[in-house]
Amino acid sequence: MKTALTIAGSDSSGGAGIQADLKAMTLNGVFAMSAITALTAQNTTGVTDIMDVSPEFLKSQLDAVFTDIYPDAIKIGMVSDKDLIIAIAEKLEEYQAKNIVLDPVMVATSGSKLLKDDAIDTLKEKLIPLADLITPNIPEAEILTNMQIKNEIDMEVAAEKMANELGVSVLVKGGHSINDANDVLFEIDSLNITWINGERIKNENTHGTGCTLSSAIAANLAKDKSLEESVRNAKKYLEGALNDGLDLGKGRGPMNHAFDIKEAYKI
Ligand SMILES: Nc1ncnc2c1ncn2[C@@H]1O[C@H](COP(=O)(O)OP(=O)(O)OP(=O)(O)O)[C@@H](O)[C@H]1O
Ligand SMILES: Cc1ncc(CO)c(N)n1
Repeated sequence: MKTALTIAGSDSSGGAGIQADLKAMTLNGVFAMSAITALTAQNTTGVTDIMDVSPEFLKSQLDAVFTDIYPDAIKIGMVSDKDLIIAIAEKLEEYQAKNIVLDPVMVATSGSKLLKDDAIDTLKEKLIPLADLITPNIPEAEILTNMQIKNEIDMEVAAEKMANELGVSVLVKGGHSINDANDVLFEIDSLNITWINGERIKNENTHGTGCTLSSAIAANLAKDKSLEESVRNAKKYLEGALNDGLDLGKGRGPMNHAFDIKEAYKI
């Protein structure tokens, strides 16, 4: 069985963060492992508290995973602090990690801030260059490029700009800002730009869509799929989870990650 590791924050309400990642990886047919960067007290209406782990403890988790069950792919999510970002970069280099998908998580769907302002430069300088793919949403892409993104042409320009400046493939997600389901992929090796269009699903419950997508991409990369095929498969999985119409909680609720358990295991 192929293996994948998520390095991210815990969401106590189970719809985003580590909990979404483990479910999405499992339902995409790989063995899922985790290194936790922070605990959040969170539900569908917001984040009320955050407790970062220490850089030393994060490094211990990464040593434990890499020295035993080597991950075939890695997803990086919420990392709020620059010392934690540096700790991850050190360990990924030490263990020559591959197939790294980085979701530059800055703000939760509920509006809560998940990345300290002074950590953005460290993310750009130390961690993003180690990734194979980054998956910013529109507001995150605006911060990473210093440009305004108002339409699909802007999305293409931003994707290319980030790829050139940061040396990484880029998926800019249309999400709830510009279109609901069309994302643009810029591949750094081929310089190809490809629209990955999705079916727009009428569902307000989008808590954790970004976490779920990046984890499903990592799981597909672990299974040796190409980058484009991994993104297409991950979008199809996300559509299924959104389409299931789960409606939990008082805010933007979680999706049903286990909508098709039979498909994941070919039962
Ligand atoms: N209503 C929808 N129907 C179908 N796909 C959607 C819908 N809303 C978002 N998506 C898709 O979900 C994925 C995540 O995009 P989004 O822009 O929501 O990310 P995000 O803001 O990082 O997510 P998060 O809410 O977890 O922070 C993208 O592939 C986007 O196209
Ligand atoms: C822990 C965590 N990571 C990421 C997100 C982004 O959706 C969230 N809401 N919570």
